[in-house]
Amino acid sequence: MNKITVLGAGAWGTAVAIAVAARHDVLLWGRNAEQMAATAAARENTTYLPGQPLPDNLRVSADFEAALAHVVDAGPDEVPLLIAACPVAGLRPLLEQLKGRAIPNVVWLCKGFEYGTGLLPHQVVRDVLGDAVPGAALSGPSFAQEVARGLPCALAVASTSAALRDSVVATVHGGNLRVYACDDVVGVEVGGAVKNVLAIATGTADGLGLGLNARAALITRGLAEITRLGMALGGQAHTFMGLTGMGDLILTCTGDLSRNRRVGLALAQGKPLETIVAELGHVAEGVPCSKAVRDLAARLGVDMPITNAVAAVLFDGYDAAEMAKQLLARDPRNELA
Ligand SMILES: NC(=O)c1ccc[n+]([C@@H]2O[C@H](COP(=O)([O-])OP(=O)(O)OC[C@H]3O[C@@H](n4cnc5c(N)ncnc54)[C@H](O)[C@@H]3O)[C@@H](O)[C@H]2O)c1
Ligand SMILES: O=P(O)(O)OC[C@H](O)CO
Repeated sequence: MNKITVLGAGAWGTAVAIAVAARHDVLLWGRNAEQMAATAAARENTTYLPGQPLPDNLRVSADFEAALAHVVDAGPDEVPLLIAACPVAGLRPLLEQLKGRAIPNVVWLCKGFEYGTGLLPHQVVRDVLGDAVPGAALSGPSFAQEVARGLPCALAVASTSAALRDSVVATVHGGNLRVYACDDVVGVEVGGAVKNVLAIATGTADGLGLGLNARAALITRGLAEITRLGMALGGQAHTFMGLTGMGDLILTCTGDLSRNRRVGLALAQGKPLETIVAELGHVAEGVPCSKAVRDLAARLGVDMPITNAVAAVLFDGYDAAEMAKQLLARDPRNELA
């Protein structure tokens, strides 16, 4: 049994906390005291993960000091984990709160590029905490509702620290959760970030009734975009064929539990973005990420037509059906170029 603190009590932080509480001493921290009190009283996160009861041993708190003490005061034989479970936009502010503190490590679950800087999560971590704190990205095809229900799921943990990779596998792997280790942090993070943009594209195409052939084309050509950008940033080609690349892309583009896919389905109905985001009640990382990736790809000279089309619909007022026509009207090219 190890000590784990999960910082961030949205859908994913709550689901991960529920899953690992079956084998470990877990504290789930959320920044909203009222919501955390309600969660503790109901033994359920009715705001972000309704219908999933919390196990009796899972501690819930809005006290940041208590959340840190839970892992900082771990015994000598324990391998405590500090898990950051907020969206990309919240990562920097959350890490700022950890700066200068004696934390054992940090494992982040967010998927995206930081808007404004174009940084991947591991770069944000390095920016704020420096190199002294071992860090790891835990990613892969994983809907919170299914993980909370204990359904089977396979993830990958990426870190340049072999010791932290081993600790995350030793701690999180078990039951119906499989965790694979990987050292390609860039590849894992790029796959997790860009698949959200492609889920918006696929949801839009499905909502417009463009058919299953179009869906398969978007997923496959989307994987080509992920691979091109990922390799330009230093990722390894085979990572994009794994759980955090193709695996998560397939899940998010085809599964109706995906918030990003649901954004696309709503766009196809002509709903304004502000309404879609307000109705969702959760983060849809693909929305800000489409813009961040468009800017980054332009800077790097990487061709990402599907991503550009999503950003144009979301932010520049372009019509989704018209963008689909424009994608099809591009000059032919060699598939593997
Ligand atoms: N939901 C899933 O199935 C799932 C699965 C894998 C990965 N993820 C990724 O995990 C991240 C979080 O997703 P989610 O589903 O939990 O989102 P969510 O919208 O359900 O909840 C977001 C939570 O983050 C908290 N938060 C935001 N900024 C914060 C900050 N600065 N400090 C502390 N807490 C902060 C919010 O209060 C909220 O509780 C995203 O990057 C998402 O892509 C989600
Ligand atoms: O609901 P989404 O679209 O944020 O996707 C959730 C997870 O990232 C799927 O692996």
